[in-house]
Amino acid sequence: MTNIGIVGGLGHVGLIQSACLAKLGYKVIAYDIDMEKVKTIMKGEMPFQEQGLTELVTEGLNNNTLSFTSEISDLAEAEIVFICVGTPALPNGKSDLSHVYSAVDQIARNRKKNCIAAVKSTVPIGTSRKLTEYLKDNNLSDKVTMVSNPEFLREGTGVKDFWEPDRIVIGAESKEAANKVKQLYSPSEVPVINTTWENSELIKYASNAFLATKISFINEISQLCEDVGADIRVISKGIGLDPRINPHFLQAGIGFSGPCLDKDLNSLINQFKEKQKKPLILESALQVNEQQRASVVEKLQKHLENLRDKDIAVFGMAFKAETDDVRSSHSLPIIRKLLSLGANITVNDPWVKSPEQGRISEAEVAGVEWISSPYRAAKDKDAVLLQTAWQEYENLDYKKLCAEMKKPLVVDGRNLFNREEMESHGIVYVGVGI
Ligand SMILES: NC(=O)c1ccc[n+]([C@@H]2O[C@H](COP(=O)([O-])OP(=O)(O)OC[C@H]3O[C@@H](n4cnc5c(N)ncnc54)[C@H](O)[C@@H]3O)[C@@H](O)[C@H]2O)c1
Ligand SMILES: O=c1ccn([C@@H]2O[C@H](COP(=O)(O)OP(=O)(O)O[C@H]3O[C@H](CO)[C@@H](O)[C@H](O)[C@H]3O)[C@@H](O)[C@H]2O)c(=O)[nH]1
Repeated sequence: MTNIGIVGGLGHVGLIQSACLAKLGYKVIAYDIDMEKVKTIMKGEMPFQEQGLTELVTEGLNNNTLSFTSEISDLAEAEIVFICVGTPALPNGKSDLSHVYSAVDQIARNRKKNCIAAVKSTVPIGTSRKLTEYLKDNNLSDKVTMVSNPEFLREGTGVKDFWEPDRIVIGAESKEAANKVKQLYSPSEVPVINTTWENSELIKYASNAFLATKISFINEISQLCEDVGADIRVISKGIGLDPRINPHFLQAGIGFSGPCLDKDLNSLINQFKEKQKKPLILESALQVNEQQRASVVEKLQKHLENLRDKDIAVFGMAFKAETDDVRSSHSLPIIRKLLSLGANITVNDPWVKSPEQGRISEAEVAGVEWISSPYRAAKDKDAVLLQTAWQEYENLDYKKLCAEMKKPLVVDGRNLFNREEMESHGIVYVGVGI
């Protein structure tokens, strides 16, 4: 069985990749630069929550197919090394590739024999080629062969997405290296796109940009719905039944957030501009998204007139349900805006119960109260603003919720609640495009 190394092995992509490949029987060594995360997992605690992952990690550790390390040299025997490090946005919107370069450099310098470095991190088009040149310039090209193998998992369903991917994309110059990566995933019967580095890298950006644009499209239509008495949920259903459109990613709301769509859209926009091209659709998708986020605060202002000294409960810190990931969630900018307008903020989230759990600095949420029951969070509030579509919120007892509130106003940023039922309990319900 092939020995596999994972760099960034304790991140969202890296840990899922590590645990699932270990389940397939490979010997996987997951390396991460963050010693605290390595210590955490060795104590049996997970660095983040993801459905089905704890069981897989435990199984891998018990079967000795999975191990963790903070020493890159432990990857010296791995035949394929997956690079899963972060590629965060720099202040100018470009991708910070320092972790990727450092990973490739460290892999190469800690090896005697050649290995394949398969990049799962989302990297700008041309990165695999530039990394190959970098290896050549540093006399390391005999140590590492670059392959692009982008990741398409969604947080919350990451493990399921590993077992049931829509496609596997492999970009390579070496056919042999591409085949080795492909064989790893067999007996998966999903379509495999064997292609160039550049195509592979652009497929990832184009996928995320398309998804983001689809969300912004439906959100733009939702804005008109509010003025003409139409219901965006019915419009989504009506257009989504056309297989050319399909029903996915047509949920209107306060827009896309999280660590990927916004970052990758910004990076792609920058890549267009570097080539003196105008990314008109992409820029519009971003603008609509910002407008959607601002619109929930405007709705609160419209109904409460002035937000100074108003008490508002924000339901949901995570960027979406079934994750404790708060990175680039809309919750933080919305809370900051509400605080700047003089409101008092209480937050509730089923999984993120404190700034520490959300890995948010205390300073960022200074003055915000964290309450672990949604009913208690709503107590004596002028409004509830729903940011994350957690099922726990959908299942709330609306009568009880209404009884707790000072003013029964609910701004539903995800169209999650049942409007008719809420209104039957006397709640003033404000959705998005309904
Ligand atoms: N999160 C997702 O759902 C998702 C899905 C598809 C693609 N991606 C892409 O995958 C990449 C990783 O995303 P993520 O969400 O897993 O990030 P993450 O921040 O959760 O994980 C990255 C990990 O890499 C580690 N790391 C950083 N530099 C390192 C180095 N030099 N050596 C070893 N470890 C190092 C960090 O400590 C961290 O644990 C990004 O490019 C992202 O755009 C993410
Ligand atoms: O109809 C929809 C669908 C999603 N969202 C929002 O869009 C954001 C992103 O959601 P989703 O795409 O499900 O989550 P991610 O885990 O960010 O996954 C995206 O980003 C990953 C990282 O690149 C890719 O691998 C995935 O394929 C891509 O879906 C969240 O705020 C959702 O609430 C909507 O507003 N309406």
